[in-house]
Amino acid sequence: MEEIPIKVAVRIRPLLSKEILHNHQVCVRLVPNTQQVIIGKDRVFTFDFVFGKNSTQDEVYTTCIKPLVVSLIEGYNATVFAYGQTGSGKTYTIGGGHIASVAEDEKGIIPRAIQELFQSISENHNIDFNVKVSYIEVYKEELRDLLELDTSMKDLHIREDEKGNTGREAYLNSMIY
Ligand SMILES: Nc1ncnc2c1ncn2[C@@H]1O[C@H](COP(=O)(O)OP(=O)(O)OP(=O)(O)O)[C@@H](O)[C@H]1O
Repeated sequence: MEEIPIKVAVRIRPLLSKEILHNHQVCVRLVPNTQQVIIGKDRVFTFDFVFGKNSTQDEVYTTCIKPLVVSLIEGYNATVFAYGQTGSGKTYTIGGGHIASVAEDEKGIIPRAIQELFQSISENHNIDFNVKVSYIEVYKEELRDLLELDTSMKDLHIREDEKGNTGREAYLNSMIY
């Protein structure tokens, strides 16, 4: 069977203190030794990876993301996309908090991937690497450049170039990243 290039991981986060205080109940659980979760009494869903409420940032990174960083260094493209309702743990998992205020083992995907990428670059003296970063918030159909906050939202567009690469185009400087 042909391998599908998209993998879906689901992570269950623990109840927060305020949720415990309000007597919220856990409604989703893992099926031991499978990649399945049960929602409610009997609705079973299967994913490529499942992580329970006690899963660590390291476990998530090592299982799902590290292989992508290795492929990236070999020249492949990779995208990691966090999806879920508000408060479900996207920012926590992806590691979007202020890096200085997060303990080493609490660091999420972004700081771990960047660390690994630059480690690899420093070990590969005979390869030329070119690293570019863009950091864009998409909220209610509007884009905001988080690295250039005074850029007008109206000046930002997502475009595809002739090679099919998607990037942020700023009319201000007409560069495609
Ligand atoms: N795996 C986890 N272990 C412990 N706490 C977690 C975990 N995932 C999320 N949390 C906590 O749950 C709360 C909500 O998480 P987070 O802010 O990451 O959600 P979000 O999906 O980014 O929400 P929003 O879409 O509203 O920005 C935070 O207080 C976060 O620290």
